[in-house]
Amino acid sequence: MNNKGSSNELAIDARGLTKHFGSLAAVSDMNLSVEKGHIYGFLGPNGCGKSTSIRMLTGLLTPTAGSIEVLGMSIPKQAEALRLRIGYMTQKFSLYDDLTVKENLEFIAQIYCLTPNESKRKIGELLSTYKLIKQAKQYAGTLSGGQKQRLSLACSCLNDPELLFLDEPTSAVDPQNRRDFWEQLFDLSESGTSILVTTHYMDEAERCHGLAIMEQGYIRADGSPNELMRQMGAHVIEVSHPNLRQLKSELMLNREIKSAAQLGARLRVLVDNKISDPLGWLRQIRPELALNEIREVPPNLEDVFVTVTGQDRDRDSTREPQTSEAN
Ligand SMILES: Nc1ncnc2c1ncn2[C@@H]1O[C@H](COP(=O)(O)OP(=O)(O)OP(=O)(O)O)[C@@H](O)[C@H]1O
Repeated sequence: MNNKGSSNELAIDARGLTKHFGSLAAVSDMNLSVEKGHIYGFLGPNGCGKSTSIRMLTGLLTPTAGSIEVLGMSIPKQAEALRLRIGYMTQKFSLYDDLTVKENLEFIAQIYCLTPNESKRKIGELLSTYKLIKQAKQYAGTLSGGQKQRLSLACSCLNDPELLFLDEPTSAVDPQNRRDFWEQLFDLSESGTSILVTTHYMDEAERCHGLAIMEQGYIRADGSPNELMRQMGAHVIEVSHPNLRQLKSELMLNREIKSAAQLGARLRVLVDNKISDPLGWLRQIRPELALNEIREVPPNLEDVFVTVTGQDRDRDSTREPQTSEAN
């Protein structure tokens, strides 16, 4: 067991973090505080700046502006020392296809200068934890997606990292492997490892202790999933109706409606919090809706995402131009 903190100290503290690539602002003025021992998620679409942020936080990329402290070290100045204390699982898993599972682990163990005994013990432990004993002699290039993911996580854990950076670790695996992977993350977190993980998946984001919702290089909202849902600024109403497609496009003409998404036989409608009685208001604008066709339900993280990012692409196509300004 390594010396992992359990107090409320910060594993990551970044202020005003900014990265420009030419005229493109990939990350803008990011403030980030990740508590030690927490699983912190970056949730956002492709290209919103998640990987760029991780690369700055690990010292691989120099910020255009801002300050970074990771595990109490100033980055990028102390990046070399930091590398011994963190693990980084990249999107591509970074495995050597023509080495076996065991050889991949042995190679990384050499990079971390583990003694032969330490290396043997640690590799045995990781092969067992990540269910790779049977594949130990198999070439990494021939592993399934889930096995590659587990090997990649095992490689990231060889140095007993205090902090793990995981860049979209589950995008290439099936739902069962995703669930198992998250169980492994919770085990790591329980043993004191801090984790920063990027994801596109709402259900994964919901499992994090803390979360930043990113869009176009900005953090649009952050907090625990529950905090974010409490502070969402919209009521969620589920509507059942025979003609949901038409109802949806008509509802979207109202400014008070932030989004309407069809979920099977229901429409999930986000009504601005400024409306104090959303059910009454909805029946006022759509008197044909019967009371048993509408009900208020608790928000989920996807509702938060839509609200804070203004990602209501449907509105643009259904709304009159004069009322289509972004929120
Ligand atoms: N080295 C680079 N040179 C120029 N532009 C870059 C570079 N690295 C990233 N970008 C751009 O910065 C933006 C953010 O990219 P980034 O990889 O951080 O996004 P992401 O949120 O991780 O996306 P994804 O989920 O697809 O991995 C993108 O527009 C990308 O093209």
